Amino acid sequence: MNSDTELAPAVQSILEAARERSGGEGVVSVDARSLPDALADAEAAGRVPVIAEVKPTSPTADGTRDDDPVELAQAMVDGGATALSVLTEPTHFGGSPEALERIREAVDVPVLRKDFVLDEAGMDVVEADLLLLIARFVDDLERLVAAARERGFQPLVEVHDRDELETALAAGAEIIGVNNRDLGRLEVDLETFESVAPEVPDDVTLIAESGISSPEDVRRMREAGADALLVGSAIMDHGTDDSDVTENTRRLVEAESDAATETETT
Ligand SMILES: O=P(O)(O)OC[C@@H](O)[C@@H](O)c1c[nH]c2ccccc12
Repeated sequence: MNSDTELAPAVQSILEAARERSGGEGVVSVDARSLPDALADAEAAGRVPVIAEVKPTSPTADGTRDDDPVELAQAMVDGGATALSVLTEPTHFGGSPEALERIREAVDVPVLRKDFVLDEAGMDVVEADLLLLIARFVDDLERLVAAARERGFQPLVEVHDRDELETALAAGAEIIGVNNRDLGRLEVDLETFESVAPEVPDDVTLIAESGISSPEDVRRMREAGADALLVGSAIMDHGTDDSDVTENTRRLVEAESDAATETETT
């Protein structure tokens, strides 16, 4: 692992909590729903592939949403989400493995487990279709990518710059997310994706993560090469408990349809 010193205090505290959490008992074995298949279905149906994130709160959120996570997840699928991302981190994001388990039972789309998995034991907590591995935070990415696949997970490797992209590719990652949020200052810059995307080989499934809040942002990331978009805050809308999650999802999913573009430009 790289040194923690250049990380924001909130991120250091997240990592400390992750190191203290224990792994599961036994080894998880998953029969995963394919993300590439789900993305292809969305494209065929003329929908922007949006991975909507159930994130009750976060160190940068305006508040906390206490709604039932299963209801939120269903509302996202109703709005056309192609897949879901579910935070299972309990101390800073209000997530839980139980919420993910219940959501995965309730929906048909692929579900990503969003957490700070640092070792193999950390994988054996709950079944999910995809598992996040953050390049910056793990020592032996190649081994963890293989370990995730052995369990049936599709590993999604998160990177923030070109060096991390090289590490991810060398580790055999086939699904890569570029996080627009910098973990040092916790600031978002969509140029991050734009600078890394051209270096990503075509056969990799490429996801733009964080800071996507409008149909315009969606189009900008798609033009830069995103196969899918991972969106949390703009859909959860943490400040308001009764914000319409279905509608928030739909306006991003429809960002490339003619009607959506026309309404905005007129
Ligand atoms: O809420 P946003 O800006 O739409 O971002 C979603 C997602 O990318 C973000 O929650 C995230 C990206 N990488 C992570 C790693 C752990 C926890 C959370 C994240």
